[in-house]
Amino acid sequence: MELQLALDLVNIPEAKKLVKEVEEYVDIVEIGTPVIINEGLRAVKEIKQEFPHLKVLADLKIMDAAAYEVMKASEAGADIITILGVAEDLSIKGAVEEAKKQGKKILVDMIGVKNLEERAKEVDEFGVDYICVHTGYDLQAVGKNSLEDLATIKRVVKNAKTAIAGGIKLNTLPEVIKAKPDLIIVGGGITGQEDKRAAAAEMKKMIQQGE
Ligand SMILES: O=C([C@H](O)CO)[C@H](O)[C@H](O)COP(=O)(O)O
Repeated sequence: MELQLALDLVNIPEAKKLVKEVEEYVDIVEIGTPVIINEGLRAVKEIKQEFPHLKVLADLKIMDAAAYEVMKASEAGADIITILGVAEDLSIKGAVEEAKKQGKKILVDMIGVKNLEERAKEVDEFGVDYICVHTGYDLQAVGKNSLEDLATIKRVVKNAKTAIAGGIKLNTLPEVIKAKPDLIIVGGGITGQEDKRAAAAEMKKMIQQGE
């Protein structure tokens, strides 16, 4: 199980400072959608340049023009790029093809997918690298989480790795670990803590113990 740090509500200098604090404990650094909206792919480029030993995920949540956007994120240094599960089949296939050309990986974010089981089976057959269940901020606010959705995709996904994101905190991490996703994505559960390094260290320890 890998741990991904999601950076959403920071600018580039703040992102660098945060990664420095926790770099020993995370496997992947996500440059979140809000950061890319504010700072552009420059944020991906600068983080990859400063932390070349870490994998960097560009959370573009691609919906269209997939091959082009995967190419641009790859050029900026992203190792993993996200596309939405609700995107057209052709877009997801295009993203996979371009990522393969560039030696990169594709994570499909299933946020907002209604026919989760059926769609997870389909995107798994397109050759994507990760399939991620995700409770976005707006549903977190009404008390939702993605544990049931994780169980659903774990039943049907045969090739891709599984991932989970959305509101995971230290107190909810044990049940997430028990469900055994390949990748656990944590934003506010680390970035919102007073001692971010301690939170990341504790999470990494719990994940290693759960393996
Ligand atoms: O993808 C995310 C969200 O849509 C904003 O871009 C977050 O990175 C993801 O939800 C993880 O963050 P937390 O929910 O704060 O753990």
